[in-house]
Amino acid sequence: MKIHRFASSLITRLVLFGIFVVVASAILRYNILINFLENDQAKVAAEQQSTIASYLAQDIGYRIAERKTYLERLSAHIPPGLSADPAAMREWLREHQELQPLFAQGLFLADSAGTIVVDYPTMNGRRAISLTAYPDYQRVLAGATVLGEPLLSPASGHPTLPMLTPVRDASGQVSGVLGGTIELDAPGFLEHLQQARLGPSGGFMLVSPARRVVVAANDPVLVFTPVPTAIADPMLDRALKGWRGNGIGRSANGVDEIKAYASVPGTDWLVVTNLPLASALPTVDRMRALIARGGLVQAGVIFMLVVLAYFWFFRPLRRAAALADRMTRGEIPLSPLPVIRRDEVGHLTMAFNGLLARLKQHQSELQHQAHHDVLTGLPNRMMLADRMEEALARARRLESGIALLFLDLDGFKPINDRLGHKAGDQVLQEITQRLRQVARRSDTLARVGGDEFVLLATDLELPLERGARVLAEKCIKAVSEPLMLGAAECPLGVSIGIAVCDGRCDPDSLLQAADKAMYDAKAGGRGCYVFAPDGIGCGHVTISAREGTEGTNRPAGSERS
Ligand SMILES: Nc1nc2c(ncn2[C@@H]2O[C@H](COP(=O)(O)OP(=O)(O)OP(=O)(O)O)[C@@H](O)[C@H]2O)c(=O)[nH]1
Repeated sequence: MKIHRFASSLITRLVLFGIFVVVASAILRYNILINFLENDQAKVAAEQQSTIASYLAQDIGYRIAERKTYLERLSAHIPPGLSADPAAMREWLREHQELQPLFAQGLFLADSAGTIVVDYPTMNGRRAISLTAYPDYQRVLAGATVLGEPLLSPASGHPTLPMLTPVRDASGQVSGVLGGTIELDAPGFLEHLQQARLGPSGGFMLVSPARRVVVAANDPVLVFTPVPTAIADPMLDRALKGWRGNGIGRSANGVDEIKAYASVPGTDWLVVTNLPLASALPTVDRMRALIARGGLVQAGVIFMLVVLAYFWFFRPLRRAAALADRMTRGEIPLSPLPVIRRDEVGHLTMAFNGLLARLKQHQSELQHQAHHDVLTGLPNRMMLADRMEEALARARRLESGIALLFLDLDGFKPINDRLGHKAGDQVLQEITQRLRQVARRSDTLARVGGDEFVLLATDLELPLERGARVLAEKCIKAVSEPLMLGAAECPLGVSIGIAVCDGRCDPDSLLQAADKAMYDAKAGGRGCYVFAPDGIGCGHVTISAREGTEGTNRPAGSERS
C-alpha cells in the first residue's frame, strides 16, 4: 500500500520529473560544451600541427637546398684536369668533405660514361657502380642537379639519399657527374623530424609521393614502409595527390587523428604529422571529468533540496491528509483542517474545509428530514419516540407526569376529494399552525400519519387529566375554527384519544392506548376526546382525579363534527 502510494505520489512524480530535467539538461549541456571544446581545441591543435609540419618541411628543404648549392659550387670549382688524376681528385674531395661534411656518406665523381671513378671516403663497391641505370641520370647530363629517391645504401645498409650534379669542362660541356650521398639518419639532416615528439603518441613522417613510401619518421619501424592505401587513410591519399592542409581523419589502424600536411620546398616530398585526437585534447578530457564531478555535486544538491522541499512545502499537506484520514476512520470528529500557509496547499485545505462544511450542512438536513415531516415540518414518529423517552425519564426524575393526545382529523378526506390534494396539504399546514399555538414550547407536536397528530404534553401537575383535558379542549376548539381556502369552506373537527402517565410506563403502550382511545372518540361520535381506560396499555398510570374517563368528553360549546 505504502509502495503504491509512493509510486503514485505527486511528489514522486515531481522528483522524477525534476531529475529527468536535470539529467537531460546536464547531458545536453555536456554534449554542447564538449562538442564546442573538441572542435575548438581540435582546430587549434590542427593549426599548431600545420605550423610544426611547415617548420619541419622548411627545415628539411633548407638542408637539401644547402647541400644542393654546396654540391653545385664544388662541381664548379673542381680544378681543371684534376678529374683525370684520381688520387689528386680523391685528396681534393677529402679536403672538402672534412671541411664541410654535409654529405655523411661522402662524395664521389663519375666519368663521362657514368661510372664512379673516385669517392671519398672509399666505400665498399661504390666505385664500380654505373650511374647510367639511375632514372634521373639523363637529367643530370642535361645540366640539372638532381636529388634522387631515397634508397638503402648497398655499401652501408643505411637509408641514403643521393644527389648528383653535372661537372663541366672548360668548354662548358658535361664531362662527368659529381655526387654526394646524404645519410638520412646522420646528424644535421632529418634529426628534427626524427627526434621530435608530438604529444605522448603523435608522430612525424616524411613521405615520398612518387614512391608512396615513408622516407623518414620518428618511429624507425615506419622507414621505407609503404604508405597506407587510399581506403585505409583517405586524407593521406588526398595529400599525396597534392592537397595540403589539416583536419581530423581516421588513421589506417582506425584511430581518429588530427593530421597536417606540408610540402618540402625543392622536392615533391611531404611532411605528415599525426596526433591521436584523444591525446590532442587533454583539456576536453579534464573538462569531461570536471562536468561529471559537477553533475554529481549538482545531483546531490538537487536531491537535498527536493528532500527539504518535501518536508517543508508538503508538511501541511501531509498533516492535513493524516487528519482527514483519521476523520474518515472516525477516530476524531469532523472538524475544519488547520490552514497553515496561504499557498496552494492552504487553498486546497480551505477548499476541503468548505466541502466539509457543506457536508455537515447536508448531513444535518438529512438528519432533519429523517426526523421531521416534510409537509408540516413537525417531528415525525421516530422523533416523537425519542421525545417520549426523554419526557418519561424527566417525569420520573421530577415526579411529574405526561399526557399523550392522539389527534385524528374529522372530515379531512372530503376536503381532499373535493378540493384536491394540494388544498388538503394547505389544510394540514393550517391545522399544524393552530395546534402549535395550543401547545407549549416544551410540548412536542408530531405528525404521525396522513391526518393524525400527536401532542406530547410534559411536566403536568396532578391530577394529570385536568391539564390533558384543557389541552384537548383547546385542540378541538382550534381545529373547529372556520377554515377557508379561497372561497371554499373547509369544515373540520378532531377526535382525540388521551393517555396519561407518571413516567413509569412504556412509550409504545402509551401511544397504543392513546390511539385506541382516539378510535373510541371516533366511535363515540367524533369531535371529542376520550381518556384511555385505566390499566389499558398503561399499567402505571396514576390518576388521582379521574373525570369522564369512561365516557365521551366534549369541550363546552363544541359541536359534534
Ligand atoms: N392532502 C393530503 N392528504 C393526505 C395526506 N396524507 C394522507 N392524506 C389523505 O388523508 C385522508 C385521511 O383519511 P381519513 O382519515 O379517512 O379521513 P377523514 O375524512 O378525516 O375520516 P375519519 O378519519 O374517519 O374521520 C386520506 O384521503 C388520505 O389520502 C397528505 O399528506 N396530504
